[in-house]
Amino acid sequence: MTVRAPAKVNLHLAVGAPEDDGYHPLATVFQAVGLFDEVTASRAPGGTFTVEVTGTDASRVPEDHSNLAVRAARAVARTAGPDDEPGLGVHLHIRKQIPVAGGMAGGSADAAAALVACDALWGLDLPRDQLADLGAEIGADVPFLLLGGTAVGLGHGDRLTPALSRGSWSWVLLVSSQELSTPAVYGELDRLRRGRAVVEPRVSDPLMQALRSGDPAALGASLHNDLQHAAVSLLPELDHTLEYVAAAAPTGYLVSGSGPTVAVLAEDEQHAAELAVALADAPGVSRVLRASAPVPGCRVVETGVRGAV
Ligand SMILES: C[C@](O)(CO)[C@H](O)COP(=O)(O)OP(=O)(O)OC[C@H]1O[C@@H](n2ccc(N)nc2=O)[C@H](O)[C@@H]1O
Ligand SMILES: Nc1ncnc2c1ncn2[C@@H]1O[C@H](COP(=O)(O)OP(=O)(O)OP(=O)(O)O)[C@@H](O)[C@H]1O
Repeated sequence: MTVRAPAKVNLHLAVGAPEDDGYHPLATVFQAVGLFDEVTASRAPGGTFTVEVTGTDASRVPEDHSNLAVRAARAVARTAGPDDEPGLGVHLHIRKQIPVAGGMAGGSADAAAALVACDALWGLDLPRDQLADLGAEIGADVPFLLLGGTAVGLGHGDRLTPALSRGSWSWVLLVSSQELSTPAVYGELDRLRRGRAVVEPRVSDPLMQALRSGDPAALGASLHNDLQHAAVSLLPELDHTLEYVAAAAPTGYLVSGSGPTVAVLAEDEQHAAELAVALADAPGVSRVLRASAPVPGCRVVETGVRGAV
């Protein structure tokens, strides 16, 4: 059972003051982009949960029970009920393309894919809402990777409403040679804001209008990320990357989520190809990728039964 899961970019990310549990209230607009991890789930003896990771930067992903995909598989098994659970086991094979610790929710994508793959492998047919609830326990981004498309995320980013978006957007993604820890970036934002009033996070009306209009210039002008400043503060080289990007006059750009991947918006596919060449030597960048968006959330792409995809 093979499931494909997309990466995400936050087109808008407004972050409020931390709550008692340390989490921050968000008003964000997610977009699923055409850059994918694949997770294949195969039957294993009851109680066995194993994972192997291949592909880009695979060595940076744990192959033990801390892997978010394994945590997702175990959560599905627990949900199956006391009668079924002891008999359920799985071997997961993750083929990674999404940058690791890059702010594009790679680990959450694998968790979301594992939820869908295990549900299908074990014939449980759990409702998507129930999979999303299980996913939210593993990571705030997981429910969006199940849904895909373009969506507003409130609460911890897990209360989702699909958003209207016209046409297809062309992105160039600058993968950093460094990584950033998501909790560290949120912590740095709190440190930078100390002593200042923090406004309630709100979704941006101009951004929602731009999405509906399909106009890349309007979308480019309304991209915003409250975490960008904190990401640059922790990784000052990121500022050099951003200056280099600005000089190439793209349609818009921002740090993706907690960074350090930089998402660059192009006018169209031709412009994206030109920008990808122009930005190939950007400082601090290890890989330049192109992706169209929005794309659907996690989908089964192969059932393992010949002809039954
Ligand atoms: C930066 C984003 O990617 C934007 O979509 C997400 O907010 C992070 O999503 P994620 O990595 O799936 O988040 P989780 O695995 O649930 O949390 C990782 C850490 O991020 C911080 N966190 C996350 C979400 C949120 N609303 N407030 C937070 O403060 C917390 O320190 C938490 O310990
Ligand atoms: N399946 C997985 N894929 C990637 N990382 C994983 C996975 N499982 C656990 N991890 C751990 O989680 C950490 C964060 O990885 P991830 O790629 O999800 O970061 P991220 O894309 O910045 O996250 P987000 O955008 O959701 O904040 C990694 O350093 C890695 O050790």
